[in-house]
Amino acid sequence: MSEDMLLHFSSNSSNQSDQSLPTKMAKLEARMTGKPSSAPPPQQQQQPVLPPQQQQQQQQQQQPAWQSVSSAVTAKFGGGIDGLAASLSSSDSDDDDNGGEFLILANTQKRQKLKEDDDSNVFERVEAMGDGRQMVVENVESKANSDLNRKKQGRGRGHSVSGRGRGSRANDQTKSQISSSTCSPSNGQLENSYHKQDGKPKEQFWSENRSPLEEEVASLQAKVAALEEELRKSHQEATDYQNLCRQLEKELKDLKDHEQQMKPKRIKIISDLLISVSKAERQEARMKVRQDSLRLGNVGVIRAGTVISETWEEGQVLKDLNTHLRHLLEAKEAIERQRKSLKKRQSDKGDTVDTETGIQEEDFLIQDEIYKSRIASIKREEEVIIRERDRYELEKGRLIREMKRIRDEDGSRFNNFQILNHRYALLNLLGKGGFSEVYKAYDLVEHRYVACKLHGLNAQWSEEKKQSYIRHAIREYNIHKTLVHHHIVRLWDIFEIDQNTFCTILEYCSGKDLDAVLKATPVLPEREARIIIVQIFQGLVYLNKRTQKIIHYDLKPGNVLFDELGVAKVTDFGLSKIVEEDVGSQGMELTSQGAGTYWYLPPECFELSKTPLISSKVDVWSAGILFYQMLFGRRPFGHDQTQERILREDTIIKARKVEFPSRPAVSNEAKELIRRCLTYNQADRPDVLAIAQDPYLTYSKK
Ligand SMILES: Nc1ncnc2c1ncn2[C@@H]1O[C@H](COP(=O)(O)OP(=O)(O)OP(=O)(O)O)[C@@H](O)[C@H]1O
Repeated sequence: MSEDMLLHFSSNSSNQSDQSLPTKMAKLEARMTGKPSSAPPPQQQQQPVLPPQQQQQQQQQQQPAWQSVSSAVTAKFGGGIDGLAASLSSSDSDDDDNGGEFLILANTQKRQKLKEDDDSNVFERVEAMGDGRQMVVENVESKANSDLNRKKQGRGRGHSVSGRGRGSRANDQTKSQISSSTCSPSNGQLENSYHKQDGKPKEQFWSENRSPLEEEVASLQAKVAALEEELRKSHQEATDYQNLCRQLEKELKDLKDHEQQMKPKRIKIISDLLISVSKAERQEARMKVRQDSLRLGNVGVIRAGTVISETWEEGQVLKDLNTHLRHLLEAKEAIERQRKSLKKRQSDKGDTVDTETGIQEEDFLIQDEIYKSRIASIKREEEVIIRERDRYELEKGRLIREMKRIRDEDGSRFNNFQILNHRYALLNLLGKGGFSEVYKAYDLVEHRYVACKLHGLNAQWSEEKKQSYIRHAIREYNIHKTLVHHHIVRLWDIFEIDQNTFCTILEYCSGKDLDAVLKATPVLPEREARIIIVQIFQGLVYLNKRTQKIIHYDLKPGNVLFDELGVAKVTDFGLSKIVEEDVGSQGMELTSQGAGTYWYLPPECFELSKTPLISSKVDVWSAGILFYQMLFGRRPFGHDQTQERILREDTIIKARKVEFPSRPAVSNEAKELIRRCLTYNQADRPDVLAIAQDPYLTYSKK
């Protein structure tokens, strides 16, 4: 394009020299830019060379829409017709990086060329055109600016790029129309000038002498038109988007309304399904209990006068086993009797042959050997039967617990599948503690199973006792709710049900608790026991690394639960203590002496002469007892004693040294850990963080 223009200028400049040419050029440029005609000579107009970064920035700002012309103009000369003139000359060069200096130079050369051109008519025409085109360029600039603003607003939308493409295509398409439509000069001066000069019809003149500059201007106008079209389309698009947006908003609202309407229905369907499953489970549980009762036994009623009491009646399997054992015992006793009489006869006869029976000495020996062998065989049989009976006894224990659970469930006022707090669908009873019932439940909001612990205040309690219980439960909740650890049961929620009942929502642990595990299999392999105690210690370490340290104080098998993957979790913070920051190294005062389960509490908790000081070392002792029990099937101190007897006989106060049975075989490392945990003197016993470093617990080699 600029080459054309250069040609145009050159062709019109027949080598005549005219001294006024530079002045005219300056005038022309001044008019086109709207500057005063006393424009400085070309070398003074030289713009400062912008650093490449600034140039690029400028280019980026000016880039869209009228890129082909304006980018060159504005980027290199800051816009205006000065820039246009410069671009005419600069575009001779393909190298955009030459910068303003080179372009100004080129411009100067061109002017030099023009200097030699003496055809003043041409300049008049150009001048006239310049006047007219200045308006067009201004128009282009203002359109381009508005386009630029629009692009800025809609930046990032892909269609701005394609818009540019469309613009240049439109440019090509409209080029042919331009001369007749957009280039039809409104500027009478321009029209007259052409008319006067050539004396030809206007259309002919336009078609024959259409200058490249005019074509350029026409092309720009076409671009402007294309941009305007694009703008119009964008407006249309924006309106369409707004409409679409409104439509989507409405659809969303409808969906939400629908969702709101469907919610109760969905909840109803889910809870109905859960109820059907739970009912089936209840039925199955009761059927199993009935079947097992036949084998293992049942609760019978004994009436003694007016007193009715319950008693356990053995089931058929246990009856048969006992009968079998009795028969074996009888057989054993009969053989023993025979043996005795044989021995007697042997001693009576001395060395002679038994005259009555004719039995020789050797015969006595053989007969005795037969009896001995038979007795040994009966004993072996007895052992098998006893093992079998023990297994059935364990089954019987599980059956009795299940019977109790079913009885508690049947007697519970929450057994009718209520939905608590509008979100917890109560299912089946998991178990009943001292003051609470724990139900499996389904959280209809979070869509997960939870354990609902229903704390019932006894209506017969005094108001003071009720208040104390509530205070206690709130304290437990406040401690427990802040605990978030893999080996601590989560506490999710708490709410009141009625004046005498409130509920805590706990993470549901679908596995058994450790108490149930140990009742089913009293001795665990060391490997299994070890990983359980490791997890318990990890939970305890968490409790002791918090800013507000916590002593659990009630670690026992019933307070260790397992989830469906067998992960052990510590629960029940009902007796736990917050260790105040200012507590001394000896520990804090034990204010609830007498609470807890005595088999698992350390000697300092039984101190009567002064208020005991306790620390996390209480939990270390309890964990040691737990580990011992898992390995040996019994507790090390007072295993067969009742709580009351432990207290009466000072069993734990006397528990100075732990003894290990010879069987089952247990590693020395395990025994050493137990010894450390059960260190009698509290001051010498390691605390939770210290014992947690034991290589046995960290699985590291010593
Ligand atoms: N989060 C839980 N997930 C699954 N089962 C649980 C959960 N919490 C408690 N249970 C079960 O519910 C039953 C009753 O628990 P609860 O804590 O009330 O009894 P407890 O510890 O025997 O009594 P107490 O706390 O009064 O000494 C137990 O069998 C226990 O295993």
